[in-house]
Amino acid sequence: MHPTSQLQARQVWAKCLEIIHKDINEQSFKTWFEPIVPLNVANQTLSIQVPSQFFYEWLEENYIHVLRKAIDYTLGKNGMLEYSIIVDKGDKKNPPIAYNVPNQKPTVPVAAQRKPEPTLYESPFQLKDLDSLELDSYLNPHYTFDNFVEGDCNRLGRSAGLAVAQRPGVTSFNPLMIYGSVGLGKTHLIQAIGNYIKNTQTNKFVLYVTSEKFCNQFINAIKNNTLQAFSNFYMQVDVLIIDDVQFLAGKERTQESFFHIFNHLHQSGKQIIMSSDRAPRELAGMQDRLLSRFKWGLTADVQQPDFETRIAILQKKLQADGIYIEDKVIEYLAHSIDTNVREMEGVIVSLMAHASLNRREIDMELARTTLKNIVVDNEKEVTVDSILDAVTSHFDVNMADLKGKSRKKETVFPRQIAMYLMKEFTNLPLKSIGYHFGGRDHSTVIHAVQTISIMLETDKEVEKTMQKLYKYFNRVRVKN
Ligand SMILES: Nc1ncnc2c1ncn2[C@@H]1O[C@H](COP(=O)(O)OP(=O)(O)OP(=O)(O)O)[C@@H](O)[C@H]1O
Repeated sequence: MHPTSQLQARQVWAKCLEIIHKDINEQSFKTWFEPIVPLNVANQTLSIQVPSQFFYEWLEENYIHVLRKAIDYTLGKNGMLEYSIIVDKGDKKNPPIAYNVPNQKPTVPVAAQRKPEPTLYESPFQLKDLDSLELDSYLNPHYTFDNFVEGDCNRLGRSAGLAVAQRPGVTSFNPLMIYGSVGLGKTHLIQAIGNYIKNTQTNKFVLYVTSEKFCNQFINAIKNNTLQAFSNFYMQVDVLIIDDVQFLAGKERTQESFFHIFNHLHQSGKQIIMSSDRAPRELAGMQDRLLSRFKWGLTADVQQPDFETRIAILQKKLQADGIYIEDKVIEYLAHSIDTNVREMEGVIVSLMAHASLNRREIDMELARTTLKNIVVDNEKEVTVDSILDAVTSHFDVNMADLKGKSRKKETVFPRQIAMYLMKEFTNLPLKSIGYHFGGRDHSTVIHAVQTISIMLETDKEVEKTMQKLYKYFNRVRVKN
């Protein structure tokens, strides 16, 4: 690319931004225009790079008029805008699509210009095909260390993975076994190792295979009488990555075959990396000799990410999609989805879809509505009794004291909290809330609610207590 045209592009785009900024609100500007990178300008055509296809479609649908206006102003009526889309968060770009904003649509749909998914290599043990096929193509190039967020939940696995990636077959982490429950990043991590090796040591034959696929290949090899070729093929691999080994459980003959391949590779200093949904000691139906080999190297677990890691993961994913969401909303999402990372990704996708369909920004209200379907199933109905139960049990006060006349501090505070919760969660009038506390009048309830509201603003401990109480009802408390 010519440096002058790049400089010009930046200047033209800066002018466009100035114009656009005047026409739209701050948040929309931040979300949809700041992530755009001007690439070059030539023949009255400005090329810009956008982070995703979703992003491109959104611009098309919502901001075409402001873009047209800006292009008219900077490049004239015949000015064109050319989009280049980063494919799936990776660094490969689609060929740019040129069209005249806004009338002429791209003649080739954007999706059609994407690089097709690599086809799986169905019969890897046909040795004649070895040279002609991209054998490690089932590694997803988007699974990298760079976009794998580190936290206490995965630190050991990640560092061991990186060590293995830098020196495959040489460290004592052989085999490396990553285990943990669904959607916590096992596949991402083991594929990141494969991608790293593939990119840094191009002479190495890296093979990623799921255990299910391995089993099917084995069965086909039996059927076709090609067992020897099957084993020989696997024995040539430099780095064998095998996902979901728990799938081998109970499959005696497949395990037998895997055992021989494993031994051969290990003895030849080749690297073996595995993942499993449970720890080796819990892998019932697996031969002992295989299990003991699994423990030769390093076994590391991945756990559910804690709150801070969830925030970091959400931020990374949003950033990769070029989406801007307020911190408050990210915090709400991180509080609400604490099951696994796949679910978090699912929520982001649904949020983007809702935002796109309803033509609006992703704000707190949209996040709440979108999550409702997911969270609502878990939410318990909050009643006067459930509040009284939660408060008495949390503060360890008895019910009679809570409802009675006591003015002791240990009772007054929980009582005020209970009143506050009733105001928050029920539709009861203040008078009825007072009724549940020995017939106190509505001004006492107002005072309690005000006192707790102020404390929530000023005292972190009270805020923490309130968050814990919300959990009694499977609710997430979001600070305003
Ligand atoms: N620490 C992380 N940082 C960034 N993305 C993550 C992280 N952990 C998981 N993910 C993402 O979450 C999704 C699910 O992860 P992955 O498929 O690796 O889970 P898994 O543990 O292999 O699940 P399963 O047992 O169901 O196969 C992937 O898109 C992955 O990129």
